[in-house]
Amino acid sequence: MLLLDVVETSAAVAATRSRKAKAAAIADLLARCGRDEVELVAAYVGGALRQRRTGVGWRGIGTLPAPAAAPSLTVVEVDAAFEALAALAGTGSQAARREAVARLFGAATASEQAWLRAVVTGAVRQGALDAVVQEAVAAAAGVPLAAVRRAAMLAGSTTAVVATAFDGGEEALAAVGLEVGRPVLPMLASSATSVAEALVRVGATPAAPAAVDTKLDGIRVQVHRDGDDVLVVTRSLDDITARLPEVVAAVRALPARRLVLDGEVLALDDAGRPRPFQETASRTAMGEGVVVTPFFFDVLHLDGRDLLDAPGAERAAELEALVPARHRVQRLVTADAAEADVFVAGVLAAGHEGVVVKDLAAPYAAGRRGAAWVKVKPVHTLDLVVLGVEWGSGRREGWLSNIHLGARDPDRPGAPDEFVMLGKTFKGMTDEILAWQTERFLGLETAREGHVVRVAPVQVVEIAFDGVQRSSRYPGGVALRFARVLRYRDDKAASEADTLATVQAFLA
Ligand SMILES: Nc1ncnc2c1ncn2[C@@H]1O[C@H](COP(=O)(O)OP(=O)(O)OP(=O)(O)O)[C@@H](O)[C@H]1O
Repeated sequence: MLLLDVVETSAAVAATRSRKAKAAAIADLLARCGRDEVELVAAYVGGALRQRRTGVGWRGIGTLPAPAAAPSLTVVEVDAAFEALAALAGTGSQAARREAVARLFGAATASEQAWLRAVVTGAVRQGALDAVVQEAVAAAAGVPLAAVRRAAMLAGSTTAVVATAFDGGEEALAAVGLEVGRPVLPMLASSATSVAEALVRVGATPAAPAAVDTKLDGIRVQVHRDGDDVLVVTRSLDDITARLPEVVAAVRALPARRLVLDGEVLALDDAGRPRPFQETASRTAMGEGVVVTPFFFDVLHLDGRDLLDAPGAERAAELEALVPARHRVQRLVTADAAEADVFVAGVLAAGHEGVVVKDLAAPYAAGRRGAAWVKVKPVHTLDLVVLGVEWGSGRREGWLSNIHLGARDPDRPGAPDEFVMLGKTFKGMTDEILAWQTERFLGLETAREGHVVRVAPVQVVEIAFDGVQRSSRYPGGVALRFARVLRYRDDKAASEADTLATVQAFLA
């Protein structure tokens, strides 16, 4: 199959607002593929490469060779080119890399070049499309959508189960299970405004109490151990094993040889209080000697036994027997709101974010934001998408500084994929953040208007704010008071950002 077929289908998918039409276009494309191409094409049409890292950044594709006049590149050739680039990435051979990039882009037509540039910089919108690709795979392979979804969550991605769906059908999809060493999508939490409400939502009663977990503001980690091999991945399943030797050591010290754990890593100060998130997140800080500690709150596999479908109470008992208290998240089991409130006060006083209330009868729902886990945070933050950024002045001359913040607006009739601007902020940015965002946003640039650089709406930023007020300045009719940057969220797709409705709810 030609890359152009994928590019044209991607354009058709972007041009229609109808989810049905999008899925039909992708299903048609998949039906036209060879069996050895379906996996690749499903990844490409979803805006992703098969290679997690290619070593090609926006700098490498700043100036491109002239486009080819006629299309000739096949998807298999493109994949081979990225595979070769990924292999070069570690070797530091700049010239070889430049040459390989020039060869690939030189063989691409103008529209193919634009598409390649967008996937390489991550500027193609992902996430929202993933669900549509799953629908398309189900339709083209003639299997139930639910079977595709379940297998994708356990295999860590839709792409990973496409060939299974086409070759083995429903039965093969049903046989996809948890595998030690292959990350599963993590279970997510819904949210409530009080612990009492959360306890009701998970159905806690004195006979069937719920778990009230300390909510740590660190980095989500999923750990796989197979003998001496340990793999540590983030919420978005990126491999961060090499950055977390402390976690590897702690896991190797556990008595089980094969296991999968879910938890959070956190940097602590000498008094055992959590340090600011930036220090947990920053690779440099870790290099400079900040020690991070893993805290686990779930176990999904233990020495040959899959625990995904076991009730929370059983998983908790296994976790307690396996992991020493110093590496476990603190938990209270109760159905009593007053008792839970006292626990929450202690958690907040210790410098943590809040709690996650969990239904102890529920299984581990990989990849889903179910009702079984409910988070309660007294301090609210929003995950917004950067729509544009302005060149700084004075001390910030030469840096991209003031960012334009947008919320998703899936309810807007006629334009469900649009983002609505809520305001701007240049507060809360460290020099490190300024340097990082200048490079990042130049790579996402789509247009320039005076001192404003417009960017593809893909980068999620977590924003703290003091309140929401009505405002006619922006199209959403609301503006944020004292918005400030807490951190960039590379583990979240724009499709997971907060919605205008969520922001408007703060008006009350
Ligand atoms: N004890 C815990 N149990 C479950 N999750 C926890 C716990 N402590 C911290 N977390 C973290 O809390 C996250 C959910 O809360 P929050 O909304 O603050 O984070 P988020 O990443 O912005 O949202 P989400 O992950 O729900 O999309 C989980 O993804 C996990 O990383």
